[in-house]
Amino acid sequence: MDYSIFAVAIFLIAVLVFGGVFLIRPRRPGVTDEKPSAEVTDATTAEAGTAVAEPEEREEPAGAPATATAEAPPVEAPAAPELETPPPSAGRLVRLRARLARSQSTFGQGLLSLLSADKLDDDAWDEIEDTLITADVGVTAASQIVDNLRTKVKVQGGRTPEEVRGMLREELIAQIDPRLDRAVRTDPHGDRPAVLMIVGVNGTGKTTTTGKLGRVLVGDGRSVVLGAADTFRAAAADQLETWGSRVGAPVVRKDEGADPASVAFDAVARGMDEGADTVIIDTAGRLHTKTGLMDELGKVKRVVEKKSQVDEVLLVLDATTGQNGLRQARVFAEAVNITGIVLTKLDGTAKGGIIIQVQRELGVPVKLVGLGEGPDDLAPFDAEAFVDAILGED
Ligand SMILES: Nc1nc2c(ncn2[C@@H]2O[C@H](COP(=O)(O)OP(=O)(O)OP(=O)(O)O)[C@@H](O)[C@H]2O)c(=O)[nH]1
Repeated sequence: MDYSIFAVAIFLIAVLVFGGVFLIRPRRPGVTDEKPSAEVTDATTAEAGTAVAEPEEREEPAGAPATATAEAPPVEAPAAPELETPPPSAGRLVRLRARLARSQSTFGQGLLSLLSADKLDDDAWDEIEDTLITADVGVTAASQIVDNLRTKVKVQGGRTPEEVRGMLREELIAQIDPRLDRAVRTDPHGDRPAVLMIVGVNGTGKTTTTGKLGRVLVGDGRSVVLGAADTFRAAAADQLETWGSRVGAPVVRKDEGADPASVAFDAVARGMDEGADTVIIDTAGRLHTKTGLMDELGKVKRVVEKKSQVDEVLLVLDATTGQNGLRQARVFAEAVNITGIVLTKLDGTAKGGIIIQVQRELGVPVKLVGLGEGPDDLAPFDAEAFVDAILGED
C-alpha cells in the first residue's frame, strides 16, 4: 500500500516536470494565429506611413540598389515660360500693309484701273459703282462716291494716273472719315484701371482679339488683366490663359457655366488690387434673343460699374461675313452701347469696303483691324494708311 502511494507521487512529479518543460518552451514566430496578424498590420501601417511622409526612409526590397531613391536624378521644376515682348501699337498698320494690299487689290486697284479708262461713260460709272458694292461699301455710300467722283472728273478735266489716284484717295478717305476719334481708351483713372468689354458673335475672333489687344497694350508698356467672362465655352478661358501667359498678363476665370458678370467683377477687382492699367473682358456672344443678350451684357456692364467705369465696349465683326455679319452686329449695337468696332479677318477678304458701311450703319468708328492669325496681327486703324495700302504706292 505504502509502495503504491509512493509510485503515484513519483508519477505526478514526472507529469509536472514534463508539462512544465513544454509550457515554458519559447514560441516560434508565426506559430500562433493571434499575434502575427497584429504584427502584419503594424508593419503595413508603418510602411504605408513612411511611404507617404518620408519616402527616402523606406526599406528597399532585397536586391534593389540601396541608394536608388537618394541617387534619382533631381526633378527640375518647370522653367517659367519666357515672356514675349510684343511690338508697340505704333506702326503696326504700316507693317501689315502688304496684307491689306494683297487682300484688297481687287477693290483698290480695280477702282483705279476703271477710273483710268479712256472713256468714262455711264457704263463705266456703273461698273465703278458695282465694284464698290461688291466690296461691301454699301449701296448708299457707293452711289455717293460715284456722284462725287463724276463731279470731280468734270471739274478737273484731265485725268493723269496721279490725278485719278489722288481723286479716289481723297474720296475714300472722306468716306471712311479721318476725323472720327479712333483712340482706344485704355488709360487708367487714378487707382482704377480702364475697363474694356469685348463683345460679338462667337467665331468672329473675339477671344483672339482680347488676347491680341492685351499684347498691343503690353507692347505699349501697359500692365493688363484679362477676364474670361465667356463662361459658356471652357476652351475660351483656356485660350485666353495661353494668350495671357505669353505676355505675363493674369487671367481671371471661373468654372464653365459660371456667371459672366461675377468673372468680370473679379477681373476688375484683381486689376485694382494689382494696380493694373487696363482690364480687358472677353464676353460670350451667343445670339439667342436680343432680350437675352441685352440682359446678359447689360448685367456684366452694370456689375463692373460697381467697381469702375466701362471705358470701351468694342464690337468684334468678321469682315468676311458681309451682310450677315452686319445684321448680327446691329443686334449687338441695339443690346449694348458700342463705342468702337474691331474688324477682324480683313486679310481674308477683298471686301474692305465694309469699313465704310459698318461705320455708317452703327455710327461708331472702326478702331482696330485684324490682319492675320499671328499674335501681333492686330493694328490700330488709320483711314489714310488703309487707303494708301489698298491703292498701292504713288
Ligand atoms: N485670318 C485671320 N484669322 C483671324 C483673325 N482674327 C481671328 N482669327 C481667327 O478666327 C478664329 C476664331 O477666333 P476666336 O477668337 O476663337 O473667335 P471667338 O469669337 O472668340 O469665338 P468663341 O471663342 O467661340 O467665342 C481663330 O482661328 C482665329 O485665329 C484675323 O484677323 N485674321
